[in-house]
Amino acid sequence: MGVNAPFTTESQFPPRKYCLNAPNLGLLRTTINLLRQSQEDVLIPLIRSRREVVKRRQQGKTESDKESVVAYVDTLLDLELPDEKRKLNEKEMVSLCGEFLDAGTDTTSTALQWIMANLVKYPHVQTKLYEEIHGIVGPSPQLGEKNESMVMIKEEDLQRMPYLKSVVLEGLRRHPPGHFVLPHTVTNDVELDGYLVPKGAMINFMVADIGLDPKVWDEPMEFKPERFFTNTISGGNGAPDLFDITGSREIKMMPFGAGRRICPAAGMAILHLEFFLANLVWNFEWTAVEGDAIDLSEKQEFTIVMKYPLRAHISARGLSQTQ
Ligand code: HEM
Repeated sequence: MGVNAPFTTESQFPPRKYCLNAPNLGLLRTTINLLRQSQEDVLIPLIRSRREVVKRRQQGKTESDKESVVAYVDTLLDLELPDEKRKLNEKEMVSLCGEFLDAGTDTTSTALQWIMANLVKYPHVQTKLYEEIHGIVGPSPQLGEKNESMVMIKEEDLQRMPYLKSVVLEGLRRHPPGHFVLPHTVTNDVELDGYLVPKGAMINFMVADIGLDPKVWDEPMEFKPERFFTNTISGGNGAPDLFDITGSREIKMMPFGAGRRICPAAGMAILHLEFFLANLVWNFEWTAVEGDAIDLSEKQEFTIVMKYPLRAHISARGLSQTQ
């Protein structure tokens, strides 16, 4: 897809490409940045083309199966504000879509960078993860492998990789991309530990500190994915599926928030992290650049990013193996 072409028509950026997953959101946001166009310039044509799709769907005249898939924008087009009894205008829709672009890209890519940094810093974790992946899907693909389905780890395989899941959870505990959730407002007076939190007060939660509480986590500053294996049923496969990331049973960490306003994409974000991580480690060995220790200092941007972004040597594992 050429970046010089303005994506203003349906044919250049067909609505079916505008589905809600992190790679597509990332592509759209990168496009906006590259074209130095405002979100409004890029998003309004997309919203209008979706309006047409919704109309066709309502009339039972969808042009392809893909048009019957409901996109996020379609739900905004349908929405009526109950108090004001009106539909959203285009600017409001742009703002909501923009929120998705921001919320859905930096968060996942930041989390992935932190996790990769820890795998480079602690090679024994990377080795253990690679051994798990190798045990499930076999040797890394040879360089030049043409058949894409053979060189990508599939979603169903990820479900059989408990250590992978633990590495992702440990990454989100140790380095949550957001150190706070979005600000919330209290809807009624609440008494908490003898303190009154009055109706209308703005509150937030110290997400990062919750995940580092030494009363809850043993050696909280260490990167130890094994800690998530303790939450398993004996006789199980060690899968940390039972760890309650939504906080509906108990809250030990809350990288996605908790309750009614929890990140709506938490499940998808974890799946994406598992997918990228598994494929990056299966295909490549990641090692430190000589003389460049991995520094885990933080810097506040839209999310909390690495102050010194990860630099690593990557070597294709498929070069040194025989199938
Ligand atoms: C590792 C990845 C991610 C993390 C750690 C994360 C974390 C969060 C957090 C902490 C919140 C605020 C919850 C609250 O205020 O209580 C949030 C909200 C939100 N997230 Fe995520 N998120 C991630 C990925 C994504 C992705 C991939 C998308 C979209 C595709 C997304 C969309 C949203 C949206 C729309 C909200 C606002 C929800 C609302 O206002 O009720 N997030 N996320």
